[in-house]
Amino acid sequence: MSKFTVLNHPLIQHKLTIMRSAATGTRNFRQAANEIAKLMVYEITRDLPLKDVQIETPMGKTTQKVLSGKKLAVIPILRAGLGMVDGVLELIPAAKVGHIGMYRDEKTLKPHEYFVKMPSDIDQRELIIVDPMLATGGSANMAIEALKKRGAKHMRLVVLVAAPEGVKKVQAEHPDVDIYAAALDECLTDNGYIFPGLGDAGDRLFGTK
Ligand SMILES: O=P(O)(O)OC[C@H]1O[C@H](OP(=O)(O)OP(=O)(O)O)[C@H](O)[C@@H]1O
Ligand SMILES: O=c1cc[nH]c(=O)[nH]1
Ligand SMILES: [Mg+2]
Repeated sequence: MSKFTVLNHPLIQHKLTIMRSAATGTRNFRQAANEIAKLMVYEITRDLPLKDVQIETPMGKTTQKVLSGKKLAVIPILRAGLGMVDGVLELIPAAKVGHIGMYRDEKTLKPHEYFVKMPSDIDQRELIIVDPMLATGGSANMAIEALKKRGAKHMRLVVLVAAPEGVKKVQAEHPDVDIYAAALDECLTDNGYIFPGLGDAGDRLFGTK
C-alpha cells in the first residue's frame, strides 16, 4: 500500500483557508495555489540524493554537496493542475513539464483524457503529478495509468485537497504511487464535489464560472 501524507505546515493550512473561502477572487486563489505547491514540493524533496563536489570558496578548497542529478518532471493534470506548476518550478527550475488533459463528465463523474504530451524520457524520471483536487480518484487513476503505459516507473501524486474516497481508490489501483495532500477533507457531495473543499478548482483558477 502506498503512503498517504498530509503536509499540514501552518503556512500551508493558512493559505489553503484563503483558497477555500468563497470570498477569495481569482488572483489570490491562483497565488495561494502556487505558494502551497511550492511549500509542498519543499517538503517532499527532503529525500533527494546529494553528491560531493570539490569547489573553491574565496577562502580555499572544500568538499560540499550538490543534488546528484536525479531527473525530475512535473506533470500537471489539466486544467487545474496548471495552477500548481509555477510554484513547483520556482524550486526545481530545471524540471521538465509533461501535460495530461483530463476532464470529468459532470453527470457520470467519469474522467476523459483529451491531451497527453510528455518528455521523451519519462521512463528515467521521477514524476511529480500535480492536481489541486483528488475527489473520486478517477482522473488521477487514469492519468497514472496513461503515464505507466508510456513507461513511467516512479511517480508521486501531489494534491491540495483530497477526499477519503479518492485516496482509497488511488491506493487500491496504484499501490506504488505515494500521495501527498495539503488536507484530507470529510467526504464527497452527491454531485462528486469535495466537502468542505474549495469548489471547482479549474473554474476558480481561470475565472471560467
Ligand atoms: O477525482 P475526480 O473525481 O476525478 O475529480 C478530480 C478532477 O476534477 C477536476 O478537474 P475537472 O474535470 O473539473 O477539469 P478542469 O481541471 O479542466 O476544471 C480536478 O482538477 C481533478 O482533475
Ligand atoms: O471538489 C471538487 C471535485 C472535483 N473537482 C474540483 O475542482 N472540485
Ligand atoms: Mg474543473
